[in-house]
Amino acid sequence: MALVELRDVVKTYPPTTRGGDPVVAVDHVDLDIHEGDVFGVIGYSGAGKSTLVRLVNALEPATSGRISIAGTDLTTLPERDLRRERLGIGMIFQQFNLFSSRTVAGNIAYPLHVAGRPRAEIRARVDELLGFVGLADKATQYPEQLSGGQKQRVGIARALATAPRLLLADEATSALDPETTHEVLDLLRTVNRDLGITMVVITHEMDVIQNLATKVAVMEQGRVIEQGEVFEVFSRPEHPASRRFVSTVIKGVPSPDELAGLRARHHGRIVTISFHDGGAAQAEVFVELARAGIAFELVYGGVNDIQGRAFGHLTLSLEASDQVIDETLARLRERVEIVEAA
Ligand SMILES: Nc1ncnc2c1ncn2[C@@H]1O[C@H](COP(=O)(O)OP(=O)(O)OP(=O)(O)O)[C@@H](O)[C@H]1O
Repeated sequence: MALVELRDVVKTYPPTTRGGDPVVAVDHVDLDIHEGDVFGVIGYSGAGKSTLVRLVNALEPATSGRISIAGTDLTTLPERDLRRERLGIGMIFQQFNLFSSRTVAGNIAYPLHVAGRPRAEIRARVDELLGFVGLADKATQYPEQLSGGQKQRVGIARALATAPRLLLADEATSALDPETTHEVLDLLRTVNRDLGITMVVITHEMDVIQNLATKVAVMEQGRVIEQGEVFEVFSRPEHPASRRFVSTVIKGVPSPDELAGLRARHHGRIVTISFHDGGAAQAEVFVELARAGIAFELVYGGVNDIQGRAFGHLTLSLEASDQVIDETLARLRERVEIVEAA
């Protein structure tokens, strides 16, 4: 059984203009998030990612469908029981959402006070968490005295205070510079691996998916249009919309503007070849092109590394007769994916 199960979940909001249509923020979504997963949710702004997380956190009720966590259906629980369920879910935010009037220790202690834990237990737990996130020397400081990365560490410690099974992160590194992002991602990886906490990570940043997520779902207009292992979805996106999204974040695929530039500068036929895992196929392609007498020039390309597995795209300008190129591409298409620029 999945830790988090969404079945046919819909969330609509009232129309934003008089006489307008309701806004369908989440549209018939099915998801299974298993214990130990770091489940990335990606998509353009307005795709419904944040709404989805608010539903999982039971901060808002779904319009229809079923959301269950460890077998408990949130959609039928009374508010009193929902409060208990929320203690099992930690949440971190883009803008950290710390209390500026409380010290670092006070922020981390807050959910434990709300849960009514004894003072001695709270003190011991806060000390433990301060050590875990590397801020043991900052206990008495206030958020404004901290850097962005340190603030997010406090946010993570606070989210972990009640020992949740599930941690939800909504654009948790989007306000941080690249170096700090990597430090926070390292910490989140430790949270997942060493504490065994399942995570749902909403992001528009490739870095986060590449370095942290194990599974990924792509959302568009409220729907999950594609989901699976990160490597599979990023190296072979199937849905046209996820291809579009993936091509904006991975290296090596020319944008429509770049393609227009390539076409203007090169006389040959422009093709983009996709390679997965390893260089053998690349060498075969070059040998085959040369053997067919096709003159080729590498005009664009890049290689992506996702958790130790590589995939890449090379764009070539090919010059030979159309017939020779067509026959050669047909042979190569049995082994690699080739897209020709229109
Ligand atoms: N409280 C609300 N009332 C009305 N419409 C809302 C509300 N919250 C979200 N929406 C609408 O639902 C849709 C999905 O929004 P949501 O914030 O979930 O998307 P998102 O993918 O998280 O985008 P972003 O990355 O910009 O946060 C949008 O059309 C948004 O305008």
